[in-house]
Amino acid sequence: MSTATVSLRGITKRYGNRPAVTDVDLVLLPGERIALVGHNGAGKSTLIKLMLGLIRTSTGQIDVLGADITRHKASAIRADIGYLPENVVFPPAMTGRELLSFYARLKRRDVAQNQSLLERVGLVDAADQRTSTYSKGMRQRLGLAQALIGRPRLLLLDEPTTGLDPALRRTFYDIIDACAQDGATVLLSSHALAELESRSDRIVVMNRGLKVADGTLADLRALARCPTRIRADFGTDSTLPAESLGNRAGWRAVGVNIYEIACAEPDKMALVRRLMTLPAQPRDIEIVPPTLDDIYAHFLDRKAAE
Ligand SMILES: Nc1ncnc2c1ncn2[C@@H]1O[C@H](COP(=O)(O)OP(=O)(O)OP(=O)(O)O)[C@@H](O)[C@H]1O
Repeated sequence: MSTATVSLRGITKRYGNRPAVTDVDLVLLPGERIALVGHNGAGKSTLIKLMLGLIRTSTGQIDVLGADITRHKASAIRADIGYLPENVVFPPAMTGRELLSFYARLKRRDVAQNQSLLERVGLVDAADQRTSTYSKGMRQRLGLAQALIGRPRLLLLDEPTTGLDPALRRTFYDIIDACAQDGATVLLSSHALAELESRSDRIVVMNRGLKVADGTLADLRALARCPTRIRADFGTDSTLPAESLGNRAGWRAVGVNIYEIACAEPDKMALVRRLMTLPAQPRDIEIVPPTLDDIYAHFLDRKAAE
């Protein structure tokens, strides 16, 4: 069994009387890519700051990399953590290379490694320019390089891909995947749910300070029982008799001779088989499983209803 990189037990954090995070249990393992999702103010950044030892819990215990971060010297543990804050601000007069050297010295790491980090994030050509001349994407790349100093065993990335173009997002995720394959635990908070589907091993949903879901996408799909959509396209030259599709009960026209139905996952194949026995056969069938957005909405709605 692997030893947890992070273990949160009964964590509550209040600011004054207002809880930001309430009674959260969470265990993160080596090599896992965890997506931490939730609306604005759900408590994502608070959880990340608690793991970094930047703020203290009101109650509960946090072990990070084998030590209780509230009791041990947080700065010693932080040398093994890579952190990319939500809003990265760099001293404008420093160059990218100078900035990485500064952080490497803070973390007591070999400055010579920085060249390969600059190469990894594609910033070699701009390394000797001041950060004030950097675009948003370049600043995020420098922020990621900074977080990767010293091959951290835990990477905490707070909304790292916000505002990045699709190509740069892919690069980001490729680097993150490589870190996880290398055994690092990667926790990434985001609002960009769709892109996280294939890029995370586990999804933790926060809502108003409460952890409302935690599992693989398949786990959450099974729990949420969100419907799968089946879309059948009968082509413009075929005529579809009214009695086909069971008099179209439950089917919705979404185009010329294109119909869609929402069904429970276990009923999916029976429906597809029935479609294939119709006199007017569809020329195309599309099966759309629930997206992370659908599942996320389900967990938030359920909590609101309680
Ligand atoms: N320093 C602070 N003082 C008082 N309240 C705070 C402080 N930091 C956060 N909060 C409150 O705690 C709650 C959780 O905030 P947090 O920043 O953790 O949410 P988040 O999920 O990261 O949101 P976002 O997606 O907007 O970044 C919010 O209600 C916020 O107003």
